Amino acid sequence: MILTVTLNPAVDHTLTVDELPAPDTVARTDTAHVDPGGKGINVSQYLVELDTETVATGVVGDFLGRFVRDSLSDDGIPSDFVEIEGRTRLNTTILTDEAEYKINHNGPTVDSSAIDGLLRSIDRHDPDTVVVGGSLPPGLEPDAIDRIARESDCPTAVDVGGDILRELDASYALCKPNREELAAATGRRVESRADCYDAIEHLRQRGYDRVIASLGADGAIMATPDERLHATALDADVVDTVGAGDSMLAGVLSALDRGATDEEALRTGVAVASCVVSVPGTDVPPFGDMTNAIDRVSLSRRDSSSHTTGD
Ligand SMILES: Nc1ncnc2c1ncn2[C@@H]1O[C@H](COP(=O)(O)OP(=O)(O)OP(=O)(O)O)[C@@H](O)[C@H]1O
Ligand SMILES: O=P(O)(O)OC[C@@]1(O)O[C@H](CO)[C@@H](O)[C@@H]1O
Repeated sequence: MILTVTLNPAVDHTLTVDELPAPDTVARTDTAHVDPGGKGINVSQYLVELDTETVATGVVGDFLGRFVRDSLSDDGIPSDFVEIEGRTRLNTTILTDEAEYKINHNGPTVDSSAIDGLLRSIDRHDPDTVVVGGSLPPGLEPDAIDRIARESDCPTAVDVGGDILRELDASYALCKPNREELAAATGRRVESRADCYDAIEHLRQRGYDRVIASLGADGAIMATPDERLHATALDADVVDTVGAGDSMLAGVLSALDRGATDEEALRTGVAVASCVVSVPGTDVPPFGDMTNAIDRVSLSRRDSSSHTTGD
């Protein structure tokens, strides 16, 4: 079972307008979605749709926290949250014909004692893998994630910002940076694919056993102790990319949980993400039979003796 930890959950509010309002004017819309969110929670939602056993944990509070808890329960997503006094945040995405705007609140202040409650919850569920996803709320530092990794009795994966990746120092089974996070985590320029491979290798040497770098429309790279693979993204009618990375991680973890090879896991992640970019916000589309999409993901293997330029 895959247990997710979201230290800073959110209610995701997604609004669609023709264009952003001019200053001091009001835009009106008929199209608004409200979804429970935060990266770990999203991973759990996608895992359930992929028929993989999961429990979503994290820290929630007040009426927006209740919304997260109740929505997950209504959607059949098992959860076990620690309740705090502060209020779970509201994150806003505005979609126009031209662009996607996202404003994330920093979240409520969380005392480090919340981690004790989370560790008890992890212990109760006895997972095979723990996934920590998303930002840290005020009051928590990266060492809270290191503590979860060290004190959970199973491998830990992280999908956190580059500034946090840079500071973690426990051992991690997997991390999933995007291009900007790779650059922030390593302090390197990450533009070409060769830059990505270099930065990924740097992270692997820092204690991340598998690194999966999601590169938006350029697909994704997976590096393990044995191989380095690049998968191209599938063509998709993109509505927005909110949740794309989370769904890719869910696809990879779900496949690895079934005993798939790294290659199949990467293909699955990319195929799942291509479905998710075609729906608004963090809506969970029906994945159905993914075999066809998984087969269409084209993959190339990088020779371990390759130079660090070109590619
Ligand atoms: N324009 C696109 N077309 C097709 N697939 C895409 C596109 N953008 C993203 N994807 C798919 O989604 C995956 C994850 O995207 P991305 O790298 O943008 O994640 P992310 O930055 O972590 O996203 P988020 O933080 O919003 O969840 C990519 O590896 C790719 O497979
Ligand atoms: O502020 P964070 O924790 O970095 O990211 C939170 C968030 O943007 O990530 C998810 C999409 O990946 C959304 O559900 C949520 O609003």
